[in-house]
Amino acid sequence: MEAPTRDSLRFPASQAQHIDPYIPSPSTPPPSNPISKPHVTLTFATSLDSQLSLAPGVQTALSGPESKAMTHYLRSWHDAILIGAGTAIADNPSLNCRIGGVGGYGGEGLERQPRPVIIDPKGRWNVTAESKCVQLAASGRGKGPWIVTFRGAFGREDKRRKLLESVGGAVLEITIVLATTNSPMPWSMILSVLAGNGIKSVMIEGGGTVINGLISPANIREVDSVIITIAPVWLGKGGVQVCPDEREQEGNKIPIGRLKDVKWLPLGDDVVLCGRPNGS
Ligand SMILES: NC(=O)C1=CN([C@@H]2O[C@H](COP(=O)(O)OP(=O)(O)OC[C@H]3O[C@@H](n4cnc5c(N)ncnc54)[C@H](O)[C@@H]3O)[C@@H](O)[C@H]2O)C=CC1
Ligand SMILES: Nc1nc(O)c(N)c(N[C@@H]2O[C@H](COP(=O)(O)O)[C@@H](O)[C@H]2O)n1
Repeated sequence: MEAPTRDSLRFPASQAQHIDPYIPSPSTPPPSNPISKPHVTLTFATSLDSQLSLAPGVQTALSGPESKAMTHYLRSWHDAILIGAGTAIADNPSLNCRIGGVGGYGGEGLERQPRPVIIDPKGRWNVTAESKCVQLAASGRGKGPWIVTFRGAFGREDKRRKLLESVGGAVLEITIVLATTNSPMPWSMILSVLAGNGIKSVMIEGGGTVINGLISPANIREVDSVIITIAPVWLGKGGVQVCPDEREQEGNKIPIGRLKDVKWLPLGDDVVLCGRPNGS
């Protein structure tokens, strides 16, 4: 095995043991049978005022080095890593795993590299050969991205489709009749498309629209575990906020839900909150 490259990260076993119960890891081998839904880990970094970034379309580094290494440890144990088109456009993310020993970073081939998945129903993400995740796939340091979209958003001859296929990626099309062209894709359907393509676990990173959609009363049951990095910073109004729609019962406002099996893990200046939505 080659030595890890200079940009590879480390996440010590003494810290990993606290995270392992919440993710598909060596202690919980993936199911061997076909499944209808992957294990879903919802994971993101937030400020003290519950924001993901300073403003829409802006990337904001919130995680410190220790919690960033934790995120890459999560990436090493999930089959896929999912974001919305807004994040793909704002961040030009790498979406690979840069933990030492994992494929492309001292490991063999693409072993334990997650599949990047971008939800882009209208084909907004202008993915090119310069996009970081495409470059990483082309150089064997990440898997080719999949775009999940509505049938027809990417034409047969769309050069983005050919580009993705040239680096091992794909356009996965969903055919569904929705109330309006702006209606969200049902999360159950997105997850079943991933399961149908062999994905047994997915970590969902964001951004705001994706997270708020998933933690809404209609979808929270799809989430198996939650791992949130809280950074000791206030960003101020106007950022991308994590705050789902409110929930009412018999005319009274009630909480959306509460986490169970909660663990708080200090990592550097940050604290990482692990839990499972009640009911999952
Ligand atoms: N701090 C953190 O951990 C993270 C921060 N971010 C930040 O979040 C911001 C981006 O957030 P947003 O603008 O809210 O974008 P987003 O990444 O949530 O993408 C929104 C878009 O994704 C698609 N989408 C999402 N859910 C869908 C569904 N159910 N059906 C159909 N399409 C769906 C739609 O095209 C929608 O416009 C950026 O500033 C980024 O830097 C993003 C990820 C993690
Ligand atoms: N864990 C975490 N901490 C932050 O401070 C962040 N801004 C994010 N953002 C997410 O990570 C993606 C960037 O990943 P690469 O380093 O480019 O692989 C970004 O697109 C968000 O999904 N995450």
